[in-house]
Amino acid sequence: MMRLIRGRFLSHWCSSPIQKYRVTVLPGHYSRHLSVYPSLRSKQTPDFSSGFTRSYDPTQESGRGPMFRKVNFGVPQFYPRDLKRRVDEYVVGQDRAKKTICAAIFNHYQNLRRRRQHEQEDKEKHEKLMRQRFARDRELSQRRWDALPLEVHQDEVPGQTSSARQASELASEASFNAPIFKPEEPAVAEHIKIDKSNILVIGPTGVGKTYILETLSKKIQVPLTICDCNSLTQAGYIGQDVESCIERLLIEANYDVKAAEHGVVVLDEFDKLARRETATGRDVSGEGVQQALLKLVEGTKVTINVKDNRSSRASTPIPTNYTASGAPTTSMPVSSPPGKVDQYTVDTTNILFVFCGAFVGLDKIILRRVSKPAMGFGGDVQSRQAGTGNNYNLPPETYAHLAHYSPQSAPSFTPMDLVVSEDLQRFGFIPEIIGRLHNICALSPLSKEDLYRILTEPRNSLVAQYTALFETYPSQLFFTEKALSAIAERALAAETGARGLKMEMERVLAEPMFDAPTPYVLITEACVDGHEKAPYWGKDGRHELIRMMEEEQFNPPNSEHSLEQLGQVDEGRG
Ligand SMILES: Nc1ncnc2c1ncn2[C@@H]1O[C@H](COP(=O)(O)OP(=O)(O)OP(=O)(O)O)[C@@H](O)[C@H]1O
Repeated sequence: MMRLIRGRFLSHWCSSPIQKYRVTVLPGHYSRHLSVYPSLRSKQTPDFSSGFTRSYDPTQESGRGPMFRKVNFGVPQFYPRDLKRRVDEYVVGQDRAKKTICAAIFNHYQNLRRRRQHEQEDKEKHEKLMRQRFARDRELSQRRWDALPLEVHQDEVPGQTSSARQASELASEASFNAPIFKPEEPAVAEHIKIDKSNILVIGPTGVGKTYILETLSKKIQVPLTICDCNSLTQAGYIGQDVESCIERLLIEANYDVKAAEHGVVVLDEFDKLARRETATGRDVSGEGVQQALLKLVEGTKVTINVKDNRSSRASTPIPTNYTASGAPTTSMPVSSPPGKVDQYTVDTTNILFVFCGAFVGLDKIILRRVSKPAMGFGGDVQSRQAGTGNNYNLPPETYAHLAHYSPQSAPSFTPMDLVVSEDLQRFGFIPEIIGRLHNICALSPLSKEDLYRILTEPRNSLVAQYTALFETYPSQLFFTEKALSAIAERALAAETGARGLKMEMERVLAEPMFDAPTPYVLITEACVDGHEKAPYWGKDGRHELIRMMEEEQFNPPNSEHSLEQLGQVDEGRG
């Protein structure tokens, strides 16, 4: 009696998964099943692809480890402006690049959403067709049975071959008379296929090319991997093959092949693949890699072998997927005993490729092209005093035909914005790979104001980072506004973008870090310039600190370290 109650309770509680996935839950065995699929307890998991919650699907459980499980890959419910707003919290400036990248990533995932919808529709149509066929078969057998004379019904005892033969004769006659079955709709409809749009991101070093993508990857919850092109070589040579970036994407997707097939691969330092003259005449880490990338970017099937040493893997049932037409998919790992190799096949057709690079020297190639005398402003090209890695100014009207141009945004445009495929060919790229870069966006060098903002504004700003670090000593770290301005100025002169800020901070804070713990530390302009040592005080040095801050007119608006706050912090601690 007790077992019966448990069994009834379970079939009601887990009705959805049982019906959908034919999970047989026998009375008395439910606890074992629930430990295999613990999420059955919660019944539903969020599904970003539809915007609704969906039933837990055990067949999607293709990951390799509980610590590295991501089932929620899907389309974000964000429009490009929402994505940009998120990126704005971390990345300062670069508005045009942010807009282009956010819109491109959004479009990529709208396509993914569309494809998933179509797959779902195809699946439903296929199921409908199967149901109709099943109903037809059942009806036919019923008709055959009804067509038999009454004595055959009564004689229907196993072993009576005469009546069985008679029945089959009658059945074939009945099936001959049956109406011909026609499916209402074709099993799989034709859909318009929207091709992906790969992106090329150009900009001087340390201006946020990779940082924008890293920040986006956290928001979109899709597998995104950043690979360094420096280590890539042509197949057969020492170094990594281009397929290694797909392997990394697969790892990022927790070995979920379907998720990886819609992921994003960022190829950083792409400019290092430019053609070079070599003594042997073979450029295996430049043009050779470009050639190898062609198929990968266009769409090919990459086979990845993964050695599996886990013993539990052998006992875990591997789910089988089928396409709408009923054929098994090739993208499932081949089952193997522990210690053997799992094989994954990833189709790269729908993987979005983002190429990033500083392209040092490309601006000169562009300038040489645009400043021909026929263009009328050859003489106007000036050397730029302030700016990192990109030292030329062109008249604002040169950029007037570009997207996102406005007279207010004109100063942020650089010759890199004028890049065309001809320039990239001159730089050392083959036309075939350039043809696969559909979207080119340039980042501008960071100005002194941008660098100052990077120090203080983003969520993870350097000032916030070092203040938090000093609090662990424990020490309270303060900067005057002029000191921050001096740090930004020195970083600008270093021409290494925002990376220069970190270098400056380390230099300025080296001594206070060594002398820790000191209750109050103040960084002044003279400290940054190297004229004075950073002053620090003991617990009773608060008034001296405030006096010195006032001397340097420290009180940046909205600063976390304003005088009022200093008072609050001290009151709180006291
Ligand atoms: N616009 C920015 N806003 C905030 N922080 C930035 C910005 N640009 C760069 N940074 C900081 O500088 C670091 C380096 O930036 P990033 O990795 O994006 O450089 P990059 O443009 O890809 O340069 P490289 O071509 O040398 O790789 C980031 O981790 C970030 O902390």
